[in-house]
Amino acid sequence: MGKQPNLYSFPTVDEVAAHLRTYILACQKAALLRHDAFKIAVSGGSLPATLTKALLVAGEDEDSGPQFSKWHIFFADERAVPLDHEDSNYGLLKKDLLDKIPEEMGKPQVYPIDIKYLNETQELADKYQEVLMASFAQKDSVRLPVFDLILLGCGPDGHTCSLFPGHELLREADAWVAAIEDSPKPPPRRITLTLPVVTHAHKIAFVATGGGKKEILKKILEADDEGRSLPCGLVNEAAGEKVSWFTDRAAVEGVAFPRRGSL
Ligand SMILES: O=C1O[C@H](COP(=O)(O)O)[C@@H](O)[C@H](O)[C@H]1O
Repeated sequence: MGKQPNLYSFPTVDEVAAHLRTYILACQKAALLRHDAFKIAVSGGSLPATLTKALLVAGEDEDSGPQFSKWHIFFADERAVPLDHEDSNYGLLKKDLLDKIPEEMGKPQVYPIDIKYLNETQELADKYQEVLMASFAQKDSVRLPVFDLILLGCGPDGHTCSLFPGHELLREADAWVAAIEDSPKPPPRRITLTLPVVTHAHKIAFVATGGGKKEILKKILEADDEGRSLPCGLVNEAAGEKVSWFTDRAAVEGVAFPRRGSL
């Protein structure tokens, strides 16, 4: 690995959210300068609630806030369920964030899965890959999409997106979006961005809070043999300093990590 990921940890989840806001707005600014759009992928789980705390508050005077009308929101992973199902990552983001965005803040363009293909997981993944291609691959020569920012969670087993420890999908080198039929965490059928797509993004942020994440974060951030081989560890190894971890203190209690930063 080249340079190490950054670790930003704060006493409370509210402070995590406030600093995550600063970071996301810096990513937005860079993206708007690059191509007048902000293309991101978001995860499910505990992330959408923290995102809402981060984005739907009044910022500092000099902070012009999220320009949602320029945002293109894709999903880092999705479960093969209807969009209004309680397991749907889209459904969760809609309930926690999208439905709460005041009209005057603008409307993001959101890219959910195509529910016509719910019963055929590979087809669902292929169709989602086509959605990414339409947005990212204006030229045939594009090998991988480059998201401006990918926002990730870290499961207590070290999984991220729907990439699980020891799973063969961790070796997927060609597809942008892959199907998984045997997720160890329910529901079993899902689609996920692949590791090369995640690590190719301009910036990658993990958000992990709560004492329940302490043991796994110790392995991942201290990068012992097991930690380096976990999906989150593989992202750290491949993407290095492009990666930032946002945690509360409870999640990193006792973790020895050399590169703690301040935003
Ligand atoms: O199943 C999933 O879990 C991960 C981690 O969730 P968390 O609640 O531990 O933050 C999540 O990032 C992923 O999108 C989701 O499908």
